Amino acid sequence: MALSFIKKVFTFGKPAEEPVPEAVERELEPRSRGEDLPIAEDPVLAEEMETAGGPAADVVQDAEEERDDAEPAILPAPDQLSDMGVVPLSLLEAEAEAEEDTPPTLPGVPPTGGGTRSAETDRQTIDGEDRPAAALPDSVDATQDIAASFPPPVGGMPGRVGGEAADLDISVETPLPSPASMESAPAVEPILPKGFATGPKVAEPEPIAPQPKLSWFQRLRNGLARTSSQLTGQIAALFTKRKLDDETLQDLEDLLIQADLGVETALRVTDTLASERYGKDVTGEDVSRIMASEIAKVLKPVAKPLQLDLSHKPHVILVVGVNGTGKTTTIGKLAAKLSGAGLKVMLAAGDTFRAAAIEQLKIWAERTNSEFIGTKLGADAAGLAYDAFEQAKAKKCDVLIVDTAGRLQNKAELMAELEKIVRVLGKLDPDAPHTVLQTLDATTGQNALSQVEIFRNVAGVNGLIMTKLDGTARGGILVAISAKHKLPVYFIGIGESVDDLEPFEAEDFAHAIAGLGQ
Ligand SMILES: Nc1nc2c(ncn2[C@@H]2O[C@H](COP(=O)(O)OP(=O)(O)OP(=O)(O)O)[C@@H](O)[C@H]2O)c(=O)[nH]1
Repeated sequence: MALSFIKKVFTFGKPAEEPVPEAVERELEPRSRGEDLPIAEDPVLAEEMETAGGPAADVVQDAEEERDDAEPAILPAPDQLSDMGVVPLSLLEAEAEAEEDTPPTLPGVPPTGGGTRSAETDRQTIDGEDRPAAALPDSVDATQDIAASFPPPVGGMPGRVGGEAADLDISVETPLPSPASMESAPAVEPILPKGFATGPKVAEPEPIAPQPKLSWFQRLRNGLARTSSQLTGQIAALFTKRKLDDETLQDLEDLLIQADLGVETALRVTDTLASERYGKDVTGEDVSRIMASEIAKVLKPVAKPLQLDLSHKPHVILVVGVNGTGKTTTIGKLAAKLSGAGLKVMLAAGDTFRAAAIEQLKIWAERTNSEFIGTKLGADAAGLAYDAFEQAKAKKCDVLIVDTAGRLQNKAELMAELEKIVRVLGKLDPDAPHTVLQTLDATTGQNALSQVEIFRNVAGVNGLIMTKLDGTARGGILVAISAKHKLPVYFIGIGESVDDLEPFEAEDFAHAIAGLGQ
């Protein structure tokens, strides 16, 4: 590197006018920036450089001109040169050649080719921390020996460097790690610049231990826990250290009616209790057992299986009810049971009023491997029901389940639309729809009684499914509805998932609502 400068100071008989080779000029540039010159053997020059941090370009030029004008120097013998602290040119040339052969060493980058990389040369110190050096670039262009004198960008990102060489593009192609090596490489914590800190580590969640599978009765009891605890809590409070008399019987009757069980069932319980225990001490548990027994008697006649007449091909089930009572969800759960049993099911999105309902039913159809038929939002629901029936016949489906838009029982226009759907289905088969199911939301309490009344008259409801018995304190309404309407209750729902619908069992329900075991 220093050779050209020395050549000019010690001309060694070469003509002073000889043009400076381009490479030599480029090598001179760092000096003009005041960088250390690697020669300081000439005491005069060394002093100049020491005081000025290296000669300025003009000083160098002046020195050159002075020497050009001067007589050729009488050179000392080579051995004398070394005595004077001057290295002979032959030796310098040899050194320079060796230097040219040696590839430039980038800060933080081990030398390329030829040399052997050692663990030591592959390391660099950043912020006092010893770290592996940046990855060795495969291709480095001619600008690199200059650019490389600047520290590599943090993180080893290829790109432009800052400082004086900011206008130099470094085409360093850092090879990307292969996906396989990324997978196998252990996660490396990023090293943040000073003044930054990583946030507190989020603790890994404890693995959730698998829950033991509950029986349907346990789940029913859990679902009805609010209803039963409210009921039994009030009964226990009523019968604490009290004999059974007219007053306690009246209080019990009021309590049972308030719990939505209905007047009829409340009277059954108080009559039975009076006949068995009048004038005696009675505990809350005594009352609960009698209550469970009387409720079961009311429910047994309505707890029936949904009968499918598969000679119809398809057996048509129309599902009706007030908005949000769980029609679409219940259809999905029923479809899962039927198709799981090997029946061919078609679901018809007759709720043309709510876009989400159409999509919801379609998803249920996909999940349950059922056929699906839908139409656009706002289309005639009766027309869709007719098309669905025809298609289900053509496809030899066992069961066709038709969803309908939710409607309040007091909206005459919407109830008339429902009548039309029933009429249209009857054109293809006078017995269709073969089952008209009404979904009832247990949380609505007493209002469910009038819902059944009106839907029964308009759409010929001939079976019920009560949903949302989970988490409500009003589960007693099912008893009141059963006592009043005596319509079959086929299934009950205690949750939103596919497994949360089960056939209605009178004894189980009666025990669960009374807070007793099975
Ligand atoms: N907790 C609980 N939620 C239920 C049950 N059945 C249905 N749901 C939820 O009740 C909400 C309404 O259910 P849908 O099936 O959309 O009711 P829908 O009668 O079709 O509603 P509309 O189309 O508006 O008339 C949904 O969030 C269901 O997940 C159940 O048994 N328990």
